Amino acid sequence: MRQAAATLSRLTGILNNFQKRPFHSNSPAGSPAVVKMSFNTLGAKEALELDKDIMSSGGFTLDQLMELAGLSVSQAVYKVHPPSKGDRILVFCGPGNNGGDGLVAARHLWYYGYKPTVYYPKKGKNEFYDRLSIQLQNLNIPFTTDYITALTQTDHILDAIFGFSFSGAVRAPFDEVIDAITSSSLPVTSVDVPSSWDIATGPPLDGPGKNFMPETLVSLTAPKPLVKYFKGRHFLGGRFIPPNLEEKYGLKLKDVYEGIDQVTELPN
Ligand SMILES: NC(=O)C1=CN([C@@H]2O[C@H](COP(=O)(O)OP(=O)(O)OC[C@H]3O[C@@H](n4cnc5c(N)ncnc54)[C@H](OP(=O)(O)O)[C@@H]3O)[C@@H](O)[C@H]2O)[C@H](O)CC1
Ligand SMILES: [K+]
Repeated sequence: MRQAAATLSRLTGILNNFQKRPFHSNSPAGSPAVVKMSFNTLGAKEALELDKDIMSSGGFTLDQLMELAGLSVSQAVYKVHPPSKGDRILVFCGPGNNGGDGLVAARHLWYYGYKPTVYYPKKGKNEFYDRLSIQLQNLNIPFTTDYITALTQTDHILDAIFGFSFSGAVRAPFDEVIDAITSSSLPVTSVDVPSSWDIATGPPLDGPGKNFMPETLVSLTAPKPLVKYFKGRHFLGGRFIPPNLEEKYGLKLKDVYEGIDQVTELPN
């Protein structure tokens, strides 16, 4: 009883903390518009600025933030798909920091008892991507180039291909990768944004990503505007924003997380 009251009070807190802005979902013409709650979101520019602030005035390094982001993602995966429900996870990593979050998550998932396989076709330029890759190799986590076969040998997928710096139409090789992930119908957890979705306008109207709807999304730091098009389970992670930056970006996240959790599930 006490736990139910605490949960209710926490959810009320979340709703009060975030801006309440009703909007109409993209329901077909003629059908009743679904009014959903939306949260205070960060556009691509603001998210990038916040990242810079955390690293300058906040005193963090990028690999520290990436470690915490990847840890959050691994916890969300565990909550939705514990290894007892299938321990094989195929981790798709892109060339930017979103891909780095995926590499970190793969390491944590291995320690939780999963069997990750990594597809990482275009390595990021920063030297810490090399270090993250070595950490995975030391755990004998396989890197594959044959994602088509790997998709037939996995229970679920972690999408760490693109984050908030994605723009335009998906370029090779990721166009075919997104199509293959979508066609597989496997459950997908997306890191920060569903890869191929525009940060503001969501899924593309045509081409790769048109029918891509991950089962789970882990928004990092704050949801991005595209969440209004997302229909699955939605988590928030990235528990590292100091109060002065929470205030600057209107985030008020202090009471959102519970106990030692690095993620919290948001009402959708
Ligand atoms: N604040 C936090 O919580 C933290 C978030 N993190 C994660 O970082 C990403 C943002 O990382 P960033 O490196 O800025 O960008 P992306 O990972 O989104 O990748 C950008 C690269 O993707 C390529 N790209 C962009 N558009 C396309 C396209 N249309 N087709 C193909 N490829 C594309 C491009 O690479 P090129 O080599 O092709 O130029 C971009 O460089 C954020 O979302 C979080 O997941 C951090 O971990 C820190 C903490
Ligand atoms: K992603």
